[in-house]
Parts: sequence; C-alpha cells; structure tokens
Amino acid sequence: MIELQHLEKRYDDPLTGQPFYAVKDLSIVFPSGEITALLGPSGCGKTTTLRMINRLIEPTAGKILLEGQDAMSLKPEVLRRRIGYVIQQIGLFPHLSVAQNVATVPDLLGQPKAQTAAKVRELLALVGLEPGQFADKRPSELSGGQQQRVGVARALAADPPVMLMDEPFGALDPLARDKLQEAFREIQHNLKKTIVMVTHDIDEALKLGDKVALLNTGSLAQFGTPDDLVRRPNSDFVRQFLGDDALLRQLAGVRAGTLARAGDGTGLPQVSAQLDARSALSVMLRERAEAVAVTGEDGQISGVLSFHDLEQTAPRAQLSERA
Ligand SMILES: Nc1ncnc2c1ncn2[C@@H]1O[C@H](COP(=O)(O)OP(=O)(O)OP(=O)(O)O)[C@@H](O)[C@H]1O
Repeated sequence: MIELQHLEKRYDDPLTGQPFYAVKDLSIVFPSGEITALLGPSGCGKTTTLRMINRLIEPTAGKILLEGQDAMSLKPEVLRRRIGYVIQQIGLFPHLSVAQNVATVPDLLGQPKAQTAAKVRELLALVGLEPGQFADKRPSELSGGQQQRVGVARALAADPPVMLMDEPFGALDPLARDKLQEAFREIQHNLKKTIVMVTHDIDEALKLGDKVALLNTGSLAQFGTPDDLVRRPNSDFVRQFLGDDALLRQLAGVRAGTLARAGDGTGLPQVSAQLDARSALSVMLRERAEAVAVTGEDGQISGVLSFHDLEQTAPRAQLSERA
C-alpha cells in the first residue's frame, strides 16, 4: 500500500515570488496488488505526483508511506530499487541487446548470471516477445510497441512490489496499445503488483484501473472504482471530464463473455467471448438483433448477451444513439 498524506509540491515563481501548487493537499491510498489509474487533464499534477513517490521530485510538504514506511527515511536509490518505473520514452540503452537491457537491474544488484538469464527469457515471453527471436536484437531493430514491451519487461525484472508507470502505452498506435494493454492486464492478474499508472486516456483508466484517482488542478477530485466514477460522479467536474458517454466507453473495457448469461443462442449473430461489449453492441445494432450468441475458444456457443443486459450498464438512449 502506498499512502500519500497531504502531499504538496509548490513552485515559487522566480520573478513574482508567487507560489504555484502543482500538487496541493493530496491524500490518496493506493491499495496493494491493484492498479490505480491517476487520471486528469493536462497539467493537473499527475506526473508530479508519480515522481514524488520515487523521489525524482521532492515534495514541499506532506508524507509518502510505503507499506507504512516513510519514503523520506529511505535513500532515493534504495527506494528506487523497490519501485519499478516505466515511462513513455522508455529509455532503453541503444548499445545493449534486448536481453541486456532487461537484465540491467538484476546485474546491478549482482544477482547470479544464470538465474538472471532464465528470468530474462521468462519475462520476454511474458510480454509477448519470443526470446529466441528478440533477446539478441538491439532496441533500434524493434518497433515502438516492441520497445515498449521491453521497457515493461525491464521494470518487471527487478521484481519490484511497486510499479509506477507514466503513460506507458501512450506512444503506441491504437492496435499495438490495445494488445499491450491486454498483455499487461494478464501479467498483472498473475503478479498482483501495486501499480500507479498515469494516463490522460479515460478509456485506458476505465479499462485497466482497479481504482481511478481523478485529479483536478493538483487536488483529488474523486477516487473510486471505474464504476463509482462513471455511475456516481461526485461533482460536475468529474461528470464533464468523463463525458456523457462514459457508461458506453466503459463497455469498451468489458469482454462480452463476462456479461453473457446462459441461454440458447441458436440463430443469433455470433460474437467471440473475447470481443469487447461495445463491439458486441455494434453487432446487435447492425444486425438489428436484440441479442448475440457468445462463443468460446472452441467456437461453441457458451452464452447469450442481450441488449437488455447491456442496458444494465448503460441507458438505452445512449446505447442506440452513440454505438
Ligand atoms: N519544474 C517546474 N517548475 C514550475 N512548474 C512546474 C514544474 N514542473 C511542473 N510544473 C507545473 O506543474 C503542473 C503539473 O505538472 P505535471 O507535469 O505534473 O502535470 P500532468 O498532469 O502530468 O500533465 P500532462 O498530462 O500534460 O503531462 C503544470 O502546471 C506544470 O506546468
């Protein structure tokens, strides 16, 4: 668990001497084993908050507790070894191979070579890069999406209990982003790291965040599950930021298979259980069907997803008008 208590970052304007608060009186608890998305408009203090957690930026007031321990009592380098950090410009070492890049921290910590080599192969496979094919390549030989995967593998190699991620998928085209988000969700499902992820992408926050912390001008506007924010926004700011199609957007992050119910889908249009529910809705509207049959990996019908089921998630007017 990471706890921010009344955290503040003040900058004083060198000309006027006027204080400016990039982050002000921010108190949040990031639960262990969960992804919390730090969301908000440009300049609201997301990156400043993230970088205060690993002390790349020093707070001007407030406290940061890691599992109850005051981050200020730890040397920054000790702290950073416990905290993985993934940024958009991944900063891979160009003269090192992919495997050497991933092994950076274990090597630095003097871990046995053979053990590290095995771990590197395992991690590359985990992020979807076949070790035999990629381990010896240089970063310049990889696509942006592949480099991003190496960045995630490198952060995981140190096996930190905590990971900070700043727009980790931001530089990718939509298809590559979607794939890496999926891979990452799978990885996190097994590893259960405590992750704080900065994003300005509402869909990404709703899709990947177990919790969402929405910031506004350096302060916390709302903290809760994606569902809390979408269904129970606590202010006009939250409602407007998420947009009036927020419920519909949420469908994009849910798989059809998870909303389907048991039923006889014979004769209905079919969609894969892996398809997102928003796309399943598009199929219903296009085919003028009140429901679709959901199929499993074996191609057999495993359930039925109806328009009515989706209405439990979003109002009918939104579903019909905007899908
Ligand atoms: N070194 C600095 N000196 C003065 N002001 C700063 C400094 N660093 C950041 N700021 C200001 O603090 C505010 C918060 O910046 P921050 O980078 O945390 O925002 P952000 O929410 O991550 O934005 P974005 O989504 O655009 O990256 C901004 O108004 C920024 O201009």
